[in-house]
Parts: sequence; structure tokens; C-alpha cells
Amino acid sequence: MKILKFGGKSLANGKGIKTAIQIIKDKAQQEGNIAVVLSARGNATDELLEMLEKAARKETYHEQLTAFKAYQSQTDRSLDFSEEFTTLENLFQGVSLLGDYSEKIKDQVASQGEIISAKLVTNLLKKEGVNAHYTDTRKLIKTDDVFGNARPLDVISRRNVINHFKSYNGTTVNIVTGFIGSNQNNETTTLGRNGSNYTAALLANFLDAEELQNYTHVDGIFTANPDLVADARKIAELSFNEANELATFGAHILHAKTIVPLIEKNIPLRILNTFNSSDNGTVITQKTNTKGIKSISVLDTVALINLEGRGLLGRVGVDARIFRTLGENEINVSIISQGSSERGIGLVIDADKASKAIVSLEKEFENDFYTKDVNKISVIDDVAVISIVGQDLSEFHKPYNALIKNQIVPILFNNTVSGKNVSLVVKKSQLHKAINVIHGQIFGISKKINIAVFGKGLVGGTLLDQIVHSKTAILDKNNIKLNVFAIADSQHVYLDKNGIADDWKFEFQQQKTAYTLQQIIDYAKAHHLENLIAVDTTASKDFIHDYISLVKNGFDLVSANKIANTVEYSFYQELRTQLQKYQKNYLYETNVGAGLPLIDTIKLLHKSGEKIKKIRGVFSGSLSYLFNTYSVEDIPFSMVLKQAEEKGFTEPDAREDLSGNDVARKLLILARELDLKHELSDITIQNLLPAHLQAINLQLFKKSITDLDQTYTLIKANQKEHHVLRYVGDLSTETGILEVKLISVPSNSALGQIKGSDSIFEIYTEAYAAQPLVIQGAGAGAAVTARGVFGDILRLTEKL
Ligand SMILES: NC(=O)C1=CN([C@@H]2O[C@H](COP(=O)(O)OP(=O)(O)OC[C@H]3O[C@@H](n4cnc5c(N)ncnc54)[C@H](O)[C@@H]3O)[C@@H](O)[C@H]2O)C=CC1
Ligand SMILES: N[C@@H](CC=O)C(=O)O
Repeated sequence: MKILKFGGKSLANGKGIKTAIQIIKDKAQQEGNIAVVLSARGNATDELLEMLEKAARKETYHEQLTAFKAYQSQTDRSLDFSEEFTTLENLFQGVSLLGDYSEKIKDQVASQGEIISAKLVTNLLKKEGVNAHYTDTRKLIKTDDVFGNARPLDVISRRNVINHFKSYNGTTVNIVTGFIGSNQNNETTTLGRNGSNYTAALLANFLDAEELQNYTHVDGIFTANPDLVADARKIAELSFNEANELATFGAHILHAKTIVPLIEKNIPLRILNTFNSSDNGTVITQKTNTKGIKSISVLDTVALINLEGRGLLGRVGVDARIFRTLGENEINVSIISQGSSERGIGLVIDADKASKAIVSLEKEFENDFYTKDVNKISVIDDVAVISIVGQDLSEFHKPYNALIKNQIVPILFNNTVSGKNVSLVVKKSQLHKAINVIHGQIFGISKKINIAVFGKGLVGGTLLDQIVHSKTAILDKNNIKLNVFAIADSQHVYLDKNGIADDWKFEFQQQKTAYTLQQIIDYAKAHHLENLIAVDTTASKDFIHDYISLVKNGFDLVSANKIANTVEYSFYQELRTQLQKYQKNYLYETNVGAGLPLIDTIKLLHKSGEKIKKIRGVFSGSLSYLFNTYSVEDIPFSMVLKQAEEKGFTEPDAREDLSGNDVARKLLILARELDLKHELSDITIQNLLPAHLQAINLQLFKKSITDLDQTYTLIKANQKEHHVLRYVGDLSTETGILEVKLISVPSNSALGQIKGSDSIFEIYTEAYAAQPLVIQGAGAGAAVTARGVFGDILRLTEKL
């Protein structure tokens, strides 16, 4: 025999009840021996209890009762529910007169929901030709007298159920009321929370069922609540022990007491979705083959009680007093944590019991306050418990580190000695983010990286296109979901928590209002976005002052902008101090040599103790292009400059290149990588601009660029034969030389031979003394730079 159980949503008017009837009919035809346990339909129980409360407060409930009757009668008008409706009317009337009600009355009211439900389903099945029989469990399940949470009396209930089912030879489908029973005086009782599931489990146990199939409105048990974690996935198999842990920690589908009768007889429990017949659901059995973490569950209606005292160390009986006090006040403790110093104990209890707990504990420890053995009993009520079921402590560092990196510091954590369960108490405001971070980390379904791109110009725009284009491949290959949730230029921002798509340019254009950085930070917080990266593809001197704010708010940084690394050394140092403090990273590989792997190489050599003596070369892609082209072609200098601009090699203001500032910045960045505390002013810079072009505005400069032609025609003409012009950077740690200048070199030398926009860096070290280590390649351009920034983002994702 199989027991089927249907929940309230599965029995709601319309699609629910129709589907449930079809399922029962099909199962009765295909599998024969079944019994069906039912909850009250829709929200019937809540509505009945609401009306009861209203009656007790002497408020009017009549309109709601009329609506209730109409709803319950709507599906099958041939049925007469006058007995149930009259019972309810009489009960409410009595309560209204008295202004109060007992738990006994409450059970009588609540039970009508299941009675109506089972009568309706029986009738509908009969109409469909199924030999259905209405079974009122008040006649079968005998309980004690604890109204509202009655305990079934095993022997008598078992005998009643077996005898009742014996009277039917298997061709009858018993449609059984869940949740309700009766005491020895035949007064209606109810079985408490999850009572209908309990009834189904008891029936399965008493009748030695082959399986209990619990029909709900979800596909089964998930790795986390899908409402909180979009990536949550269904678990196919669970063991009873794991289910029990989940039940304790808020998986509402299960309840510990419903599992016990099944464990006793080793009866599998299958959670199924009424509305998705193609899904096999989750099956819970004695033992599953699959290992590892099963699920993350949450308790969010809890409070953390903290009792602290200097005089508690070694005092016998303190914990006993705490638990006795709480026990006497019917306060259940779900998590306990006490350090070996015994100076404090943390307890997690139901939130609605927090005040009672504090008052009773303060009373119990009144004398200890006077003697100063106890100095504080406090409550933190904006907390939630996350429980990782199946978590082995040897692997716990992974989710824990991920939480810390996302600036979520658990208030308390503890584990079960037997079984694998780690629970963390976190601030409720951080729950959503915390559960997503943990889920991403332990299930490795995909790690979501939330990116804000500041600057959507040449480099930023190309980067965004590259991300949109490659994100699916990166997800498939690396399990990393790149989610650009913010794009900002100097005026507007486009925010989308679900990430940009191909049409990001169009969406950005629709943004018309000014924004502040705080808005972006608040947006990330409000949407619980984890693994945050801010990308700076501006050339802004102001935006760098937002870096520290971003770091403090949980962002790692990637930058193509050289300014933060080249302003005064005190800022350079402060930024690194803050990065260390907040455990954040800052990658800027494209600051020197665009996409070339230069900074990483220098860092590695320096870290490994290799003495770098000199770095020399052509550091600028645009100036490389300018002089490589100008030296061999017979065209005006200004025309080549225009080409360099059009190809995206220059800075937004090309004078940053021509003034030598850009190369000087690169030199300074490299010097600082070698721990040399230089300032930009320490660098000797040869400015390639005539004085009158230096101090005018950009527009005027663009109009006057032909003024450059005469100067460079002369310089070119005055060179030795077979020589070419090159703008070079020179950094010597031995002589202290730091200079950038224009030189003329033989065209067959290494520097003389570079082509296009290539940069070349010759690195002389102790090991690379005679022949330098050479890094050469495109030193500018939106595509290579954006690729370099993308590389930094991917490098960061490995650290998050
Ligand atoms: N072009 C290249 O080959 C390379 C460029 N870089 C660096 O990349 C950066 C970007 O260069 P391009 O894309 O050519 O510049 P661009 O002028 O095309 O784009 C800059 C963008 O930044 C935005 N912006 C300015 N201030 C802002 C602020 N406070 N907040 C947000 N957005 C702001 C602008 O509105 C614009 O969208 C520069 O720092 C440059 O030095 C680095 C390596 C190579
Ligand atoms: N304008 C720069 C771009 C890269 O940093 C250059 O020309 O090298």
C-alpha cells in the first residue's frame, strides 16, 4: 500500500483540486492499494483561526465566514456542508459571547477544515467512478488531552487504523482527514504543527506502507530556499538523518515527528509536486549513496541570548540554572555556544520568547549581578541561523572564508559532534547575501561575481562588449557567472541586479538622472550582491578618491586608470593599508604595457628576491606608434598623431602622452612596485609639446596640432643616418636615474626595430644581467587593454 498526502495548496479551488483528483484517480487505477490523507484546503486553517480570534475580540467575522463557506462549496455544489458550517457558526457565536476560547474549542474549529476537505475529495472521486470512502480520523487516532498539540496513543490508534483498513479489501480508496484525532472522551484534538503530515506518517507506519508520497506545490527539497537563492537546486535523495537536521532547521516541509514513524519501519518518504507530474521529487530513505553537503536551511525568527560574567569560570551548575530557568518557562534552546573560558554563553531561542527569557534569567541571576559574577544578560534579536546540513568541518574553511571576504562575520558558529551540521548565526540584514555566498561556495553551481564598471568610454565600452560576448563561455568553462550590475560614466548610471545584456548601450542611453557613488553601494547592499568588483576604466583624477569607500563597502578593485598609483605616495600607501584592513584586492595590470603581463612579472621577480637593476624601453603604445610611423613614413607628425588617436592608442587627452606624463606615470608605477617611494616630481620628463600648446584647452589644442609639424620635421632631419626616433623610459635602481625622453637610436637596434604600437620593456636583473628579460607587444589599444582588465577580473574571481 502507498499513502498519498496532499497539502492545502494542492487542494485549492481550480487547478489544484482538479489535478489532485486526477492524480488520486490515476494512482487508484494503476497502483490499486492507496490511502489518501488530506490537509484543509487552501488557507482554510488560517482563515478559521482568524475568525476565531475575531470572535474572541467580539469583532465581526460574519463576512469572512460567508466567504469561507462560498469558497468551500464552490467546487461541488451537490455536497451539503451544513453540519460543518452550523458547527462553526455555533462555536464562533459562543466564543463571541464569552470573549474567550479554550484550546479545546480551537481544535473543534480547526478540525472543520480537514473534515470539509476529505468530504469534498471523497465526493469528487465518487463522481469520477473511484470507490472512495470518507474516513474521519477522530474515530481512529486516539490521543492524550493536550489540545492543540495532542500526542497519539500508539496501541489503540494502531489497532483502530489496522481494523478500519481491514474492513476494506483494497478496492476502496480511504480519504482520510489529516491533523485531527480525539481523546478518550471522544473530544476533538489536533496533532499540532505539520499535523497532517504526521497523520500520514502514522498511517504509513501502522499499515506497513511501501511509500509515503507527500504532494506539495514544490518539486522537492532544495539545496536552499529558492526564494532566497536563485541557483538552489533540487536534491534527489536524502537520508532520514539529513532530513531530520533539515526539519530542525526550518525546512517546513518536514517535521522531526513525521519522520520518526517512517524511520521505525524504514518507509521511504517522497516529496512530490502536484503541479509538476514529470518530476520525481525528493526521496528520503534510510541511507543514500551520495555524500557531501545536502542543504542549507535558515531559521529567521530567532534571538540570540548572551549571558556574560567574569565569575563564571569553574562555577558548577551555572548552565544547569540557565536551562532549568528556560525549561520552566517553556523556552526551547536550539543552539548553545560556550567558550572554554566559560565567561559567556550564547543561546539561540525563538524570537517571540526573548523577553520572557531575559526577564526569567535576570531573576534567576539577580544575586550574581550583585556579586558581579554575572555582568550582562543581553539579547540580539535581528539575527538568523544558517545551518549547513552535511558540512564536514575539514571543509568548513571554504564557506567561512567566502563569508569573511564578503564582509559577513558570523556572530557565533557551532557544529554537531555526531553528524555533519554547522550552524552560523548572522545578522538578519546579511542573511540573504550570506546564504548565497555559502551556497555558491559549497555547491559550486556557479560563483556569481557582481561587477560595477566605472567609465564606459573606449576601454570600458570594449570591456563591457567582451564580457557580454564571453560570459556564457566563462560560465560553462569556469562555473563563474559574471554579472555586471552597474555601468557608470561621469554623469549617469545604469543599474540592473540581474546583469547587463547585449543591449546595454541602449539601456544606458535611457538613463537621464545624475547619480552618486553611495547610490551604487546602496543598490548592491539592497540586492544582497556578493563578490563585488569595481572596475575603473576612467581617466579620472577624482574617481580614485572613491576607491577607499568602495573597499570599505566590500568591493575589490580593478583599474586601468593610472592615477591612483601615481598621486602622492601617502595616498598610495593609505589605499594599500585599507585594502589590507578590509582584505580586498587591487589589480592594475593594464597600468603599464596595456595587456602585456608586465606588472605581475616585476612583482614576482621582486618578491622572489631577484634584484631588479634597470628597466628600460618604450613604455608608451601611442608614442611608439607615433615615432615608428613618423620615422619611416613621409607624412606630417600631426597626421600620425590623429591616426594614433583614432586607433585608441592615446589618452583621452593626447597631451598626457605627448607631455611625457603618461610614460612618467608608468615609470613611477614600476618604481613603486620595487618599493621605491618616489613621487612623480622625482622623474625627469622631456615634454614633447611646444610651450604654447601646453596650457590651452583641449578643443583649441586639437585645432592647433599642425603646430607640431615644424618642430618634428626639424628633429627628424637632424638625426644621424639610419637612425629613428624613440620615446623611452629609463629606471635604474643602481644609479637612481628616473627619466623619460626622446632619443634617436640606430634603426637596426632592438629599440629601433619595434613596429606599430608595440611597447618594449627590457628588464635587467642579477640573473638577467647581460641579456635582459624582454617583454614586448602591443602597448596600447582598446581591445588589448580591455582584455587585460578582463584578465584582472578573472584573476580576482579565483580569489573570491
Ligand atoms: N587606451 C589605451 O590603450 C589604454 C588606456 N588605459 C587607461 O584606460 C582609461 C580609459 O581610457 P579610455 O577608455 O581611452 O578613456 P575614455 O575617455 O574613452 O573613457 C573614459 C570614460 O570615463 C568616464 N568617466 C570620467 N570620469 C568619471 C567618473 N568620475 N566616474 C565614472 N566615469 C567617469 C567618461 O565619461 C568616459 O566614459 C584611462 O585611464 C587610460 O589611461 C590604460 C591602458 C591602455
Ligand atoms: N596612452 C597610453 C595607453 C596605455 O597606457 C599609451 O599610449 O601607452
